[in-house]
Amino acid sequence: MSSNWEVSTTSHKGRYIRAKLPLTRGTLVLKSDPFAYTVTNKQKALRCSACLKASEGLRGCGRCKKLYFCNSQCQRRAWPRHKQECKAICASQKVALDAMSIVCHAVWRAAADKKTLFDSDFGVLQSNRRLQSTDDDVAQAPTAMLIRTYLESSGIEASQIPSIGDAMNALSVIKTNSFTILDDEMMECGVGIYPLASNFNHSCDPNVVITFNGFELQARLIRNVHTGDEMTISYIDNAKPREERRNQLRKQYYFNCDCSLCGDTQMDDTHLAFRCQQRVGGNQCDAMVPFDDGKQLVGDDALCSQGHVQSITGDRMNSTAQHLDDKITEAKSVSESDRAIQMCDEVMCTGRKILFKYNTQLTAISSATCDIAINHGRFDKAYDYGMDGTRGLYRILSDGFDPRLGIQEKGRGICERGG
Ligand SMILES: C[S@@+](CC[C@H](N)C(=O)[O-])C[C@H]1O[C@@H](n2cnc3c(N)ncnc32)[C@H](O)[C@@H]1O
Repeated sequence: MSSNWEVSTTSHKGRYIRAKLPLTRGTLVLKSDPFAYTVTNKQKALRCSACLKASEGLRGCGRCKKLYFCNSQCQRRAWPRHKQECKAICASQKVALDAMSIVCHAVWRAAADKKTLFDSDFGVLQSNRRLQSTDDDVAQAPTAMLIRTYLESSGIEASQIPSIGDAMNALSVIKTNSFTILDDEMMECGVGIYPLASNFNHSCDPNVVITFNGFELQARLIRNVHTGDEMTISYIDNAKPREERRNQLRKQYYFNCDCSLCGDTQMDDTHLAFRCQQRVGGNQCDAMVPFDDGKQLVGDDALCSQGHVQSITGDRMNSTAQHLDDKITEAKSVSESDRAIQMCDEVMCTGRKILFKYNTQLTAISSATCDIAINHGRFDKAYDYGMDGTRGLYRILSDGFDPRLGIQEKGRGICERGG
């Protein structure tokens, strides 16, 4: 697979991956097991710590009793990477939080290879610590100290335990390079370090997507590439509006994105646009009322892309749209099915009326109401709500080759079958 591509460097972006020959979309360009990985803290009681699969019949580790496994086979397979963790958990009676856990797993993995952390494959990964604010650096110090205590109680040699400074560097490496491991439904289940895949740079309009089979990372092309083309992935949710994406990239990865999507303000208009409020031939016009200069205000005389004058102000549209998120939060906590569905109906009715079909928020409320309806066993409603997601934004991102679209289509299939 790596004969298809090579790692190269530029002064602007550092290392990057480029195609050595023309490749077609769908090509699996990289398959990789993690250097280190961990189940997320939120999921640790629901999933096997070895294979990351969710299961109802999990068995707790007989010693630490805090992590779970599918069966004795998974437990045996996990033992080489769980044994030090098990000692540390027994000593502290706590499972480490995600960032700390992945650093510790990386140290144990390096130790198993008879190396220190920064002499191992982990050591080649980019750290952005020097770009971190002093506040961020100071905030990391207590975790770095806890990492040392945890590692000391895990029984590895003192020479393999990183200093406080190195533990802080390791936390910065994690911030820039860790991958969130997703299951088949794209639910977060783990965090992993995959040094080869860390050579992918970011684009909000990528040509590669990452998916997981258990903890194995798979990178596939979603567009054709020519010889020499850079292969990129999206580090963030690229369905978010431009400013939100760019802020997250600056905060977590310390760069200003100059990808084609960030340069395309028209696309951003569609992410944030409202729907025309005029009726044409008995139906509501489908055209977009564009995002206005970052203020999301459309005046009384703003026009839709078909030239219709708008009668509702942008302020009113905006406050109605904000109210939809509160309604969803409320609907999630309602246990009575008819009431929850009634609330979802109201949210979708208003959302469809005021939000343009490619608006990020319409995609989000469509997914959320679909999930709520599935939880209440109302597959007819879930199908109806989910339609807006599948017709919407994910269709135009990544030329329609977006894994989220696949998940939505699968959900629609399940709803059609009635569960
Ligand atoms: C996971 S690393 C990617 C590989 C990295 N270029 C290297 O040399 O190791 C993430 C870092 O790469 C750089 N990077 C990734 N995508 C970029 C982009 N589109 N523009 C500028 N820098 C980027 C940033 O410094 C970011 O923090």
